[in-house]
Amino acid sequence: MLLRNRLLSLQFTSLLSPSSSYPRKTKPFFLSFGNALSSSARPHTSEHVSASKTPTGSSFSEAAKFLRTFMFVPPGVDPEEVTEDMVLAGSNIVIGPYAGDSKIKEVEFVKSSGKAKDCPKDNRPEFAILGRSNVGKSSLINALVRKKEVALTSKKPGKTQLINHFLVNKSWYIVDLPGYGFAKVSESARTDWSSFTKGYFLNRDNLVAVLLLVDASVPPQKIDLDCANWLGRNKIPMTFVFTKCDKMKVGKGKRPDENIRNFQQLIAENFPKHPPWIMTSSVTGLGRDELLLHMSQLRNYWDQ
Ligand SMILES: Nc1nc2c(ncn2[C@@H]2O[C@H](COP(=O)(O)OP(=O)(O)OP(=O)(O)O)[C@@H](O)[C@H]2O)c(=O)[nH]1
Ligand SMILES: [Mg+2]
Repeated sequence: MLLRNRLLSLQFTSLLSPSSSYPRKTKPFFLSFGNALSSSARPHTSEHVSASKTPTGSSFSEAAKFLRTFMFVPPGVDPEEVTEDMVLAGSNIVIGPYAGDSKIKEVEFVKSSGKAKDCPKDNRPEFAILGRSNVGKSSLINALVRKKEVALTSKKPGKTQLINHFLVNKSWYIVDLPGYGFAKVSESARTDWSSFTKGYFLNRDNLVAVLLLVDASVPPQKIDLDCANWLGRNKIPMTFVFTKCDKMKVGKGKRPDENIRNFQQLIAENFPKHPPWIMTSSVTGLGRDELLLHMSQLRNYWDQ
């Protein structure tokens, strides 16, 4: 319970305090946010948001509002001291003094569990990878650990059916979970899934954070929003990891950055403080090192 409370303070109260005012020496962060999206998700365009496009006189107050609402400022960082180079590319995540040791030297598969109570009991910190079937959970794990087949992937949804623990550097876990929202799974199997996975989230004291994967190549899905809201209601710390950001839409459909913005807007309706989010691609490696750095600062803070 103590650990869960620590995590909560990390997730929710470490964000900018409502009273902080915009420091004149730092640059407006909504600009770096705009550029992060345009430079990483839209590599073929030179379109950037520039200060000159900001309505005169409103940039400081707009930026202050943006910082307070949208940036994830970790423990140990004074919001007033945040500068643009402290924000990870393609994310809203500020890097602080707890970041470090993000290199993965070794990874080993430990076990598959059918129930939360069968999971490893050694209390090492762990990150759970959650998301819709086929969103790219197993692929992300393979990309993070730089091994092709550590976690089994498939074009068919529903490949991962158990809770799979991978031990990294003999010190922390990445956990591959079954996907939700796979329509072809029978109603009873879906119910089982949700009770066993919910049991895992509610009882896992060593859970540092859930990485909630959201497919950036499709418009926001209700089931992802429901899942985020459920985690929020149950005060489980989460980071949104947008996947498949390499998939550039041509012709019909929206680009990943547009889908991500739409998703953020819907999330903002239910979350007074925006959780951390980051753009990734398991194909190009986009966001890999940045996500590992973010995980290191969460883990190192949790370890204190
Ligand atoms: N273009 C692209 N395709 C991806 C990416 N990540 C995953 N995929 C593809 O998406 C499909 C599903 O990937 P998985 O990693 O098996 O998805 P999962 O979330 O583990 O699926 P379940 O275990 O069934 O819940 C595979 O065909 C992957 O190659 C990505 O970043 N970009
Ligand atoms: Mg899988």
